[in-house]
Amino acid sequence: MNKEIKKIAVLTSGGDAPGMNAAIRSVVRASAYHQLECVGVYRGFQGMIEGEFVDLDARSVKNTVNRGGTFLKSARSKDFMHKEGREKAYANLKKNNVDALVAIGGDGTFTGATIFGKEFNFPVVGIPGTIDNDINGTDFTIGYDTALNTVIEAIDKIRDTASSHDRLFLVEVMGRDAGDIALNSGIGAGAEEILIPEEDMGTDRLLESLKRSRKSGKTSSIIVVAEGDQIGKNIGQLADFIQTNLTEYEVKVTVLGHIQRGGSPSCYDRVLASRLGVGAVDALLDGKSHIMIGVQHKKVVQVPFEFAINGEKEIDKELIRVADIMSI
Ligand SMILES: Nc1ncnc2c1ncn2[C@@H]1O[C@H](COP(=O)(O)OP(=O)(O)O)[C@@H](O)[C@H]1O
Ligand SMILES: O=P(O)(O)OC[C@H]1O[C@](O)(COP(=O)(O)O)[C@@H](O)[C@@H]1O
Ligand SMILES: [Mg+2]
Repeated sequence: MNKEIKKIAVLTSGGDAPGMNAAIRSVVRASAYHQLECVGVYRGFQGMIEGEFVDLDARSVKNTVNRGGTFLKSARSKDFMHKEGREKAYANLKKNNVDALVAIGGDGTFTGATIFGKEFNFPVVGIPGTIDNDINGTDFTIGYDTALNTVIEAIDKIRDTASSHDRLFLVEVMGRDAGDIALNSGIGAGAEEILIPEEDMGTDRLLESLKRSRKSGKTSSIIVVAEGDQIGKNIGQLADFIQTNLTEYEVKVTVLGHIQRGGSPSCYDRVLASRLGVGAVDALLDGKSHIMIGVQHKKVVQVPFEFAINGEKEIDKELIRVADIMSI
């Protein structure tokens, strides 16, 4: 056990995700379990720079496991991208006698945490919290499962009206550079086509496929489009393009947007967050740093930040095949 660690700071950074509160709660309670002090930092790295800290004990995180968002708030901090900002942040950690940091966020957060940890030789452990599921070395990120359930609930409703009016709906889902939300929600909601950033289907193939669907007797269709898809058109342009080329369809667009980031976390996300928080405190006490705590094949694992950020997370080809077969 690392006796030098007596006080741990925890923060949430980047896009918020359902289950972040459960992860904070877990870090706080695991710290209390090991008789360590715990302090929360408001608004991610920006709050570290501005010295916005709050003492957190085991009871202070009651009624948080079920709440969406993050009570510590989140931010995207430009100041942390510069050395002067990070120096201020380090000075505030020292002033508050903090010995180690747990950063809950996505790839950007881990990039900042790596730079900071190395610059000041400061122990940092990450917990993957993002709806995008775009972190290498963990099968799931906190918030992803909840977001998927939110998306399929929404698409089920769109399907009702799509089929009543025989319409073609383009539904845009989140995932800046990652198709996990689109691919999995598309299969779960029975989409005809799924457009993801990892694969460029091309507009000609899309039109051909939609024509085939029509011929096979489909009267309404749902196309799930990841916001970062590579087809080279935004969702409005894509809708116009399909409408112009396939006049037999009546095309509508729904952008699901930030509803995907809200809501009470699913049981899966709450359990995942609880496990990863305990794993983060265990790792720090074990003298580990510059690692992310993730889950692989149901087991909690430790993954170097470099791998989590830079490793190529490939889209699951088997899922693409299943999606193709389901939309015959
Ligand atoms: N290269 C970097 N150097 C320092 N800080 C960074 C760097 N990249 C990201 N960060 C910090 O991490 C924050 C969160 O990253 P962002 O990409 O917005 O979200 P996420 O962590 O969810 O991917 C950024 O606002 C910034 O403060
Ligand atoms: O809330 P914002 O700033 O509009 O960001 C939207 C982005 O955040 C996400 O929801 C989550 O991304 P991060 O976890 O990398 O922040 C993306 O899917 C989406 O592109
Ligand atoms: Mg990110």
